[in-house]
Amino acid sequence: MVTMAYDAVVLLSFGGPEHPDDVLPFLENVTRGRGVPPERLAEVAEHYLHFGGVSPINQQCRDLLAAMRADFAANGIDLPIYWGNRNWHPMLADTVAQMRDDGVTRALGFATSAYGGYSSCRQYWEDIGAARAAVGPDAPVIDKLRHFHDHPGFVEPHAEAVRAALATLDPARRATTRLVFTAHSIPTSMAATAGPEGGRYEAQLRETARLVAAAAAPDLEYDLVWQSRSGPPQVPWLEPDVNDHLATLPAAGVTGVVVSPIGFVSDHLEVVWDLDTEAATTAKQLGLDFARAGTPGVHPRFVAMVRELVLERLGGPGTQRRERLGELPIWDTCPADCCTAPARVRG
Ligand SMILES: CC1=C(CCC(=O)O)c2cc3nc(cc4[nH]c(cc5[nH]c(cc1n2)c(C)c5CCC(=O)O)c(CCC(=O)O)c4C)C(CCC(=O)O)=C3C
Ligand SMILES: [Fe+2]
Repeated sequence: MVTMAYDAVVLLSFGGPEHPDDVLPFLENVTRGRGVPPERLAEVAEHYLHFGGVSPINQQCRDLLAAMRADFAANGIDLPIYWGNRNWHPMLADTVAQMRDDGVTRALGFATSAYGGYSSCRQYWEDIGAARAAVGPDAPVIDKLRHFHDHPGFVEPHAEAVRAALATLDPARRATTRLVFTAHSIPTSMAATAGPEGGRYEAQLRETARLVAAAAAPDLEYDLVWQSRSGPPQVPWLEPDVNDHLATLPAAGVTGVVVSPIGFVSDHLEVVWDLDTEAATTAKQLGLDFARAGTPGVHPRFVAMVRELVLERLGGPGTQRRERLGELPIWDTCPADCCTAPARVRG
């Protein structure tokens, strides 16, 4: 039995509306002070209302929680697992209050984002700080688990999904099929401050794209492009957008695409709307075959990864090996000045 330096685990996520009346207050929480224009907000509200005002993300978190509890129990890890969100109920501050009431003193946080950067990493540290401050001096300490962009438990489920998506396309046209990896676009100023030397969000995504492509279809060419751009039009964000990129492919002799959202861990609204609806329509108009690869979700290898990340931090013999496939530097605790929000994005 390992010595438990921690007495709980907490799943940290983005949160999403679960009723039409939740949509506007949720969007206000996401965009407060961030200068997102009202036209963009109205457009995104429409995407949510198209799905009855219910984002899939909260149910995906509940499914992941259930899978984590089963996996931890099956592997003899006796830690309670909590869940708290940044932007919608269950809000992290309420969860941290519950943890305090239950006597938790020191927890490990697993965020549903693999990468560095302000939205993906630093903002989760800020969420923890704000929730603890709201609860008061007896709030439990929460240490966030490391980035996992190159963990085999993240790379392998993505690669398996790319293989499955490819298998739905005409094998006679495989040689002219392109793998198109996507991640959430961010302002270029935010990309510049990601990680200790900057540029880490993009660098990690390039590493993940390389690892997934090599594992899934080393014979095919691949690209990394961006989706779900927000913000005012005059602020530069990472480009090209996936739709603009698809438009360049027919002239390059490409007949079909497998679109793989390696920027995400589940098929939440930005995947089902921006890819399955918008990018799929773009591909159809261009005459490109289209298949969207799935995300890890509750894939057993992904769930096992969460356990392995926890074990890395529990201490004791054989628990400290970092499973990983890439070469970029990895650390447990982010330096305080890493991934800070650029002033213009903070608003
Ligand atoms: C890097 C990144 C991730 C991946 C990392 C992670 O997962 O944490 C991510 C995930 C997500 N983003 C999501 C939803 C939204 N993101 C928005 C706005 C923004 N995202 C940004 C970045 C990211 N976002 C940024 C820089 C903004 C501009 C405002 C700001 O500076 O913060 C807006 C506002 C409206 C709009 O889109 O303009 C919404 C509604 C959902 C939930 C989907 C669902 O409900 O199923 C998820 C998982
Ligand atoms: Fe977002």
